[in-house]
Amino acid sequence: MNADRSSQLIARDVHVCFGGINALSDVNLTLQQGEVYGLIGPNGAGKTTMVNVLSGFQRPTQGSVQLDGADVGLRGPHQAARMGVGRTFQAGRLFKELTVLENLTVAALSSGLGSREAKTRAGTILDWMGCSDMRARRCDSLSYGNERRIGIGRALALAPRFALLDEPASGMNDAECDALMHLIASIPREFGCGVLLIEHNMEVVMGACERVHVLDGGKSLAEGGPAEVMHNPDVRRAYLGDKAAAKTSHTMRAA
Ligand SMILES: Nc1ncnc2c1ncn2[C@@H]1O[C@H](COP(=O)(O)OP(=O)(O)OP(=O)(O)O)[C@@H](O)[C@H]1O
Repeated sequence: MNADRSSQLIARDVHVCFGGINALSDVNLTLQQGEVYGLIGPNGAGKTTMVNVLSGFQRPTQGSVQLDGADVGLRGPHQAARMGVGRTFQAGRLFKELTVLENLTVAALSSGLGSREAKTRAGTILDWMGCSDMRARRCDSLSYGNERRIGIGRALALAPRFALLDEPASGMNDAECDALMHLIASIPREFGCGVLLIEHNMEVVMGACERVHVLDGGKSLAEGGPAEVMHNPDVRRAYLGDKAAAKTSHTMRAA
């Protein structure tokens, strides 16, 4: 499938306040269908809150999210999913008692496919991910890394226009991260959707993303190509640090 760039998921002036905490303040971002867009920043910067807003799990205190001009998530995450926004979670949230194939099939069914087509789509995605040998395994038997990979498969089984991936590489070793980076980079080409990637592993971000947005303390700090952002003095000061920027193979969480 060609990487279609016709749709846009746009967050405008998004503000989220939890009690006295400003988790997000006037954040704007535009995600294009067909691109991989990184969202990075220190712990507590507001990244997961932004994904929650984009996917209808969190109503913004102010501001809006629109997909091709239509409001997203006003009626919650199911509406956002129906409109074409799929996501993963930091804590897998798979149906643990179901098999891997069943988890993807359920997602494909919820996108409106019949049971045979849903199972076929689920199998095709698992083949593409190199996870065919896991089809019959119950999800409560998966390693942490495999749980995260299957979470991506489940988000893709919805046939989303935008897939939002929340720290998919966490808990993976270097070889697994490298394989995941290539897999994520190829999602737009294979599935025609846009990808928003939250990730602390800068090697994965640099290798997979066309553009990167940096949050710090709930505010936008920078946006641009990965190399440009990496060399931005404000970003280095707030998040990367000189030492960490020089050693991109280390996760930023560790730095
Ligand atoms: N449901 C909530 N209630 C109160 N405060 C919250 C809630 N969710 C997030 N926060 C606060 O909002 C801020 C942003 O949190 P968020 O989880 O979005 O950051 P993050 O960049 O995703 O961090 P991490 O990299 O650690 O996952 C933090 O100060 C956090 O404590």
